[in-house]
Amino acid sequence: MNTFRNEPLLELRRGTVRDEALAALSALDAKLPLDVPMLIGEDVVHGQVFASVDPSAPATVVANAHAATAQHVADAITAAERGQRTWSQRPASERAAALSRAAGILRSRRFELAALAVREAGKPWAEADGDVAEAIDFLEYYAQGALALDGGRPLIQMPGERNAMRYVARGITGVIAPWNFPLAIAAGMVSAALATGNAVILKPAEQAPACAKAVVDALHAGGVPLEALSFLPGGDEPGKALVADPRIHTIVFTGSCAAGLNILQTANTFVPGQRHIKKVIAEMGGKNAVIVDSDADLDDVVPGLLKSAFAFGGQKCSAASRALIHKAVADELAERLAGAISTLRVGPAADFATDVPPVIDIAAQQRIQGYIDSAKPLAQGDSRDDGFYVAPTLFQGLPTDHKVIQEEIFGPVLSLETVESVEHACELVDQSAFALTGGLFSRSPRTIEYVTERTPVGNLYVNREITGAMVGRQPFGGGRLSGTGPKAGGPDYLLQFVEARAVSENTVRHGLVV
Ligand SMILES: NC(=O)c1ccc[n+]([C@@H]2O[C@H](COP(=O)([O-])OP(=O)(O)OC[C@H]3O[C@@H](n4cnc5c(N)ncnc54)[C@H](O)[C@@H]3O)[C@@H](O)[C@H]2O)c1
Ligand SMILES: N[C@@H](CCC=O)C(=O)O
Repeated sequence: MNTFRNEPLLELRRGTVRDEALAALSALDAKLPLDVPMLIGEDVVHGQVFASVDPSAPATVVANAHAATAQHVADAITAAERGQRTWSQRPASERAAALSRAAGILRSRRFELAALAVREAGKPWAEADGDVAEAIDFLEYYAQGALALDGGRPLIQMPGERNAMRYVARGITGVIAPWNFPLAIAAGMVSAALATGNAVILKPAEQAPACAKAVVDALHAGGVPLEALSFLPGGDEPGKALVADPRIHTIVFTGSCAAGLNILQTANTFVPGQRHIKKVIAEMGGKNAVIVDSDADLDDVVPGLLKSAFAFGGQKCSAASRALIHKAVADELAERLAGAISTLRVGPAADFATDVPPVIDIAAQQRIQGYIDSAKPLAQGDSRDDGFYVAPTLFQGLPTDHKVIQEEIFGPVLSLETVESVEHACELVDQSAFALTGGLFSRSPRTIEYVTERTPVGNLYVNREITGAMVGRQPFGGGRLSGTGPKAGGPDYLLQFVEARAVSENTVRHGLVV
């Protein structure tokens, strides 16, 4: 029986909860910088060190991580060959129990891990806590899902014949994670592979290795054997080596479209010695639009759009970056949003009052600023110069082919476009190469049905913000160039990590057929 329930979020408005959060932050600060070595099978391995820094105070080094080379990748895959043999033989119930114990460990370290995400990924408290809660959800949800999958699927039975189908692990799995959900997305991809009996090598994002290491530590402490889960911090060099190795069966990637396409190309290139076709599970970027119809309640639209576009500085693949507004309400909504953007509090992630934190690093800051400088804003919020800050920015009326309209910016930038009708808005959405999330504000059931039919996005949200998919409730992920569509946190996700084997037995004795 499925007993999964989403992990409740912390009540961050309560003084006692805030006190506990700040105490966790002080305790963490006293330990900085953290040391984040590689874990290769049974070995703790050191290498050349690189730093992750606090985006709100870049002089603060959060972690010194040890960078994996191509040789470390090869060593980790050799360890995973052993891990694959033992872990895949463990009963599904044992694997699920290990994941569930790891979830319990994350639960018990709730504040400490949220504090780490505040410092290392620049996530404001509510976002950081959501990241911890989602990591717990993924572990519990996939643990239960793997148990359900273990029974196989019913097949048609005929007299004299017994048919069965069961699922087996695909093989060694390379997980390549992004920095923006450094706990949840790493935990989700790793735990899905482990739950289904695959040995895993995790290559976290270079901006947030300490968060990913905390997930790995919890899984080991929960009972996942060391050789079944290795950990290789570093940039794209170890990532590329992982993808290219012929011994890898599955690559699970979440990140940008460019990196995803490169991974797909490498994985599809046959390497001598390879005895299987590699599978790539890719969740990539978006260019997400919210349609606002003439009958929309603008009192809902304004906070819904602000949250969708500017929470966590727009650094979610699900974030809104286009608003397609019916001409009847375009001027009023533009005026209200232009006023509202100046009320957003831009500040350090650790400040409970912050709406818009800094972006992750100087490269992101410069890239986003490049987009902002390419056109004249309608309105901008505040900025600061003591971190990687970018002023939240609104554009209006840019030509459809402008790069601000077409490309994923992954920052606090929202473009307003006036449309003739909802049909016109749907055409614009359909012209995009991305199809991740989308939104609609409308009070008309017929319009809601029409947009549901016509928009190609993987996750459509109606009369609400378009971020914050919950495990088990909004299976997440898109199509087109947004990804291969496995739907993380959904009932089909684990099928990506297994192969089906069918056995058909003749139950009538030979020679005695009557
Ligand atoms: N669809 C989703 O569920 C989802 C979720 C989170 C983030 N994202 C996307 O991720 C991007 C932001 O994250 P990011 O900046 O960490 O992305 P990124 O593509 O720069 O990096 C992601 C990971 O891939 C590694 N990598 C980069 N190039 C590689 C290559 N050629 N081969 C192997 N590994 C490689 C990086 O080191 C990192 O670990 C945005 O585009 C965002 O939309 C998508
Ligand atoms: N699953 C997250 C987005 C993950 C990408 O950054 C959401 O639904 O907001």
